[in-house]
Amino acid sequence: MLVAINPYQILPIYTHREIQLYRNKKLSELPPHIFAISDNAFQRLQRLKENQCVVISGESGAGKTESTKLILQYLAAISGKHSWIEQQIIEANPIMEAFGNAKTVRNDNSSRFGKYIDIRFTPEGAIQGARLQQYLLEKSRIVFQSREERNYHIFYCMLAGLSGAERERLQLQEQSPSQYHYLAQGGCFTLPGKQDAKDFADIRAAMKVLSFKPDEVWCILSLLAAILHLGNLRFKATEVANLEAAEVDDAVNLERVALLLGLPNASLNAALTQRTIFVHGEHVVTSLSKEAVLEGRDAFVKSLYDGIFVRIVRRINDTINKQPAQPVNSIGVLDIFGFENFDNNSFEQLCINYANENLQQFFVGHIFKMEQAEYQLEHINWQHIEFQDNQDILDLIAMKPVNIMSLIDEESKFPKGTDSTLLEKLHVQHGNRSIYVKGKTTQTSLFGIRHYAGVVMYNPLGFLEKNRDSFSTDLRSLVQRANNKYLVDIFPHELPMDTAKKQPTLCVKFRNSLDMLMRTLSQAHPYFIRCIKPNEFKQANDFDQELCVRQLRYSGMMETARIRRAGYPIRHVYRAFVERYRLLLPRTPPLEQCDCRLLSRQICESVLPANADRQFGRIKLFLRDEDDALLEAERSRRMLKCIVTIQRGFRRVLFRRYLAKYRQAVLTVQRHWRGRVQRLRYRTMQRGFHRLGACIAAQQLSSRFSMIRSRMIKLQALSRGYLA
Ligand SMILES: Nc1ncnc2c1ncn2[C@@H]1O[C@H](COP(=O)(O)OP(=O)(O)OP(=O)(O)O)[C@@H](O)[C@H]1O
Repeated sequence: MLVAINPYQILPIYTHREIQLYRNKKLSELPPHIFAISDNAFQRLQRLKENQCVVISGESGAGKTESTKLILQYLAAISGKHSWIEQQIIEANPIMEAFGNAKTVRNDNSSRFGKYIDIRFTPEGAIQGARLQQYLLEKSRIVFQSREERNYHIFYCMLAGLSGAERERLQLQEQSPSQYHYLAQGGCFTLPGKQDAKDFADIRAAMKVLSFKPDEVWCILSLLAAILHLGNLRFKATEVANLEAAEVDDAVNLERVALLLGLPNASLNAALTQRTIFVHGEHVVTSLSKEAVLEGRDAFVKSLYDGIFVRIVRRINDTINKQPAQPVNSIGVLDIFGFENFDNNSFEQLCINYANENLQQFFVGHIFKMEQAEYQLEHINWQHIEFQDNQDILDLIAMKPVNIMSLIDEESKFPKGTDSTLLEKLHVQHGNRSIYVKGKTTQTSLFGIRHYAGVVMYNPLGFLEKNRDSFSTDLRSLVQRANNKYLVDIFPHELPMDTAKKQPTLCVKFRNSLDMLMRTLSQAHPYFIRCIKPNEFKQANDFDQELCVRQLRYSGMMETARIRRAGYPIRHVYRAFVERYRLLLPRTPPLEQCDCRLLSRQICESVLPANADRQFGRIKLFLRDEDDALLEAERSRRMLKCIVTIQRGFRRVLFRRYLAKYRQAVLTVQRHWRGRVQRLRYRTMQRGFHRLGACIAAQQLSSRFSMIRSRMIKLQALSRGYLA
């Protein structure tokens, strides 16, 4: 587990030097660092061939997204192939951030969705592919922003970065975001240090890298432009047969929207202002009030943008999620919204906090429950550590029968269900439970939950509508016939009008995706990164102690520190331990004949200090981090010694072989020389010894040969000496 405090400044600690420094190190060898966690996960993946996951949590602005990027940067660097797929995975990030991040009061680049990115590695350790999963994009932001907040970055980037001709085609004559209702409500248009036009060029380049086709990109831009024009569309309240009604009071924008969505003007007009209901087997058309029309338009826009986002993620996955030829292991990184408690908490906060309860349970389960259960099972000496188990909160929200989510679901489907009937039912069902809080006299319309991180009061207003997660069936069936192919793809299932209610609710969809995530996490070896926000003002060198302690407390860090100090993070099955460390003893019998428990004890006694804290369980040995580091260091030292000895012996053998060959060569040369001398002598004798000159010449030659011969003999002797 790593506690990472956001420095709110660029520190020179993420360079190539640090990547090299933390490569192949043990966790406790160097000061804590996000690269140490990343490297350890990678080492485990390679050594044990098991999946790893890193769960990053913390409040908005605490540094989760930056931490995720640093992990990806490290993994890409050490996998070291600089392959195209690596580039594609990295380039997915600017696209996701453009469509899913926005400026909030807490964070100028706040991720308004959760994400899990699973990076797969080949057995050799190269990145093979990746898969992205997104959770619960904040939809309300598309139609409304609070003061000092912005809509999703992509809108501002698009307006700043499109060419004049492109803006003309999209009918975005106004370049300033202040001219678009959906972008203007927060009163914030530019951000210090952010260059929207440049970012737009980067987003387009990234889309190219991820194989988005030009017409696909154009369809997306057309839909974004249509959203902006829809936001500007004006309606007028009227009356039809003494009933409230509304009509479009803005032919220009209606035409723009119709053109960009590829729909006939008149049909769009009707679908926006009327509703067809199914009564006694007949379709009846009714007019909508202006208020209902605006609500219907916003609901459509929210679903449309969410659909674009989902489709972009799917498109990215089509490119980066290459099916491996053989089973491979992965490292997953979860960057998910932290716990939320605002002045007004709605359905989104309930979902987000439920996700955090799940992660807390995963954490508690891993750190406390499983660990202490194992100590018990192994019969080691252990003083039980108390911890806060949040299982009953999970039960209340979504696990046990008649839980809060199932009540919301039931009420959403019930035709007469309203937010206040929901509140009544919640009170009746759970009112007497200690973790459920009824609003006090000033908050009678609220209900609360005692979460692991504190009490949160929820306002049920709008819960049912948000949970239904749908928009007008008239609009839905109309867009099915649109000319914009991308739009048709976003809403693929043409549901008959009377079955629209059967669409899964948001509760169901969110729970399903969360269940899947928890299953994936539970099959991997986890690491936890707790991001801490140092102050509320995004300031460097400003450490608000109270704020930090609060974050540490509710994330269970105090209990974690206690269990980490008292517990045994390293455990080995005896046989595996002996296999790894037997070389630390001078002589050991073959593994099959060993009493592995006894031998493990002997190894520990010979290497670790006498007072080292270790425990011998039934089948496992339990060690502290520092003792494990000692064992590893000693093992590395012995291995190095062995390698040097082997190398020396090997060199000697090589030298012998070399000398033997050399000797052979000398003998061959000698043999040839001797033959030649004999032949020369013989020929000289043949030509007549009586010729004195010839005789002298022969003698000179002979003495030269003798000299060469004696040198050869000396060489031979030398080589014999070496051999000896
Ligand atoms: N390690 C870091 N080094 C330098 N600055 C950082 C670091 N981590 C975070 N920051 C700064 O803090 C800002 C917020 O961080 P980040 O977006 O990662 O928060 P978050 O926890 O993902 O928030 P949210 O939940 O709102 O998405 C960043 O834009 C950056 O300016």
